[in-house]
Amino acid sequence: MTTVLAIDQGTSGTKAVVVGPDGAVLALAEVPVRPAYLPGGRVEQNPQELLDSVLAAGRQAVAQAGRPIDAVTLANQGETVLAWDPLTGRPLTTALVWQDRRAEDVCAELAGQAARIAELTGLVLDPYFSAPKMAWIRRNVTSEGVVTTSDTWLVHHLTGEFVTDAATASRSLVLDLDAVDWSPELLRLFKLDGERLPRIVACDEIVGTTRAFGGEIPVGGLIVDQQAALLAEGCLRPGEAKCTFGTGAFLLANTGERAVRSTSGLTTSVAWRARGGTPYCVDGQVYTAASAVRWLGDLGFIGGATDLDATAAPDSQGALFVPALAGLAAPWWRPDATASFLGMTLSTRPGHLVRAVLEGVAAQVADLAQVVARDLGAPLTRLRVDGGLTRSATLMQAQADLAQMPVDVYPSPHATALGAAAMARLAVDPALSLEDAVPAWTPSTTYEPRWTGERAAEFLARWRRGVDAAMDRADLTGSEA
Ligand SMILES: O=P(O)(O)OC[C@H](O)CO
Repeated sequence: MTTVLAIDQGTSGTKAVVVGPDGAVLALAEVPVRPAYLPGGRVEQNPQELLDSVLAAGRQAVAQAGRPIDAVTLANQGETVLAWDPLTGRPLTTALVWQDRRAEDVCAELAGQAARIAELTGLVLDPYFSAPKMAWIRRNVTSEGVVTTSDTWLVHHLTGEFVTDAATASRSLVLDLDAVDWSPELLRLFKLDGERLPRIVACDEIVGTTRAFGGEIPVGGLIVDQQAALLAEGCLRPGEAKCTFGTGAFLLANTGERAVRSTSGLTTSVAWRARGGTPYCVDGQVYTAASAVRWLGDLGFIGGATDLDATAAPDSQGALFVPALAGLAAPWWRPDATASFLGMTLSTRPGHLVRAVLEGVAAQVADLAQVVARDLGAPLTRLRVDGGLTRSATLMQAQADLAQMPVDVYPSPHATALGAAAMARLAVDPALSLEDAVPAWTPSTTYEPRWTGERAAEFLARWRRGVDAAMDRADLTGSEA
């Protein structure tokens, strides 16, 4: 009977949830963090702010719960990196967020090795992943200390250990995906071969203890955030898929125990390493979902995410949006692409543009669902969804319409934390099976497609032409630069 403090350290905030033995949420605390969006596609966070938010949210949630905590777990952003001093724990750089594009040059230099890198890692050579950003820090900022993903730094502060979990390590571009171990060949390619690297632990492992939240509490169940949501949503069998609508939107499908390489431009990662098994998943990414909504707010088009449904016009009146505000990921992999609105006239109003942004995000997810189906060799029949933006009925209906499948909304806004809590229960209780650790759920809402297949296909064809135009424009800008 395990009560878990599950901390979801995300891009836009840290959420701490105390989860009871049956998966019920007993307490919740949230501390927002705001990345700095800088020119040149740079996206940074203050590491100290991340750590402070973990401690503050965790302590608030524990105080609220008012009961003993048996385990602490952390879900992390995945590909956000920093350099730090392993003796003092002091950060030596800002944190380069996964959305940061500055390591494009590192990737461009390795372009000749892209196929070999993809074969070994299951990933695509892109600045999104952690190793290019680690290499960028080494070349441009400091050769001191260690350079790791943010989870390793946070867990070090909590426990004194130097670890990362297998799922997070698989987002790096320096992990041999089949061996689930650091690859000397890849480390050499990125010139990271002299680095001290964290020990790779299983997700269902206790890695140490912490006194940060009162008493001495075991820490374990470490997992990257998207995979934690995959687990929470019960995607335990090959072919089961979910999409989390957070800062970005991330579509993941379980592919079972074989690390099948995508033939369609998706990426393959470790879903989790637990109970002696290592299932894998394919994933596709929309880099800006809630980020695009926040951007709409910054521009004054909406007051905030809760205004979306009231502000979005019933249709976009022909306006179309390509949400490449931080480049394009799978299956295009164009970090240099930029976002665009198309199809505007003098009668276009903010409400049309808000609708276009929501449809643009939904179109990209629908496109990814088709690509995932190609890789799996079978169409997805339903899509499980979670994350803050699932509160927008407009977005969810557009998702069902464009993907042409029912969309099942996860009933809790805390899927990532609940997935990490399930992993922590496995870490604490060796007798528990994966199936028993994940509570069953029924959707809070199911959105059925209202558009005809023909209308959805026409929309997606027009939207893909918008994507092609965005890439052509990036080619043009690149050659002029
Ligand atoms: O911070 P989130 O929830 O948008 O998730 C970040 C992603 O996992 C980055 O790969």
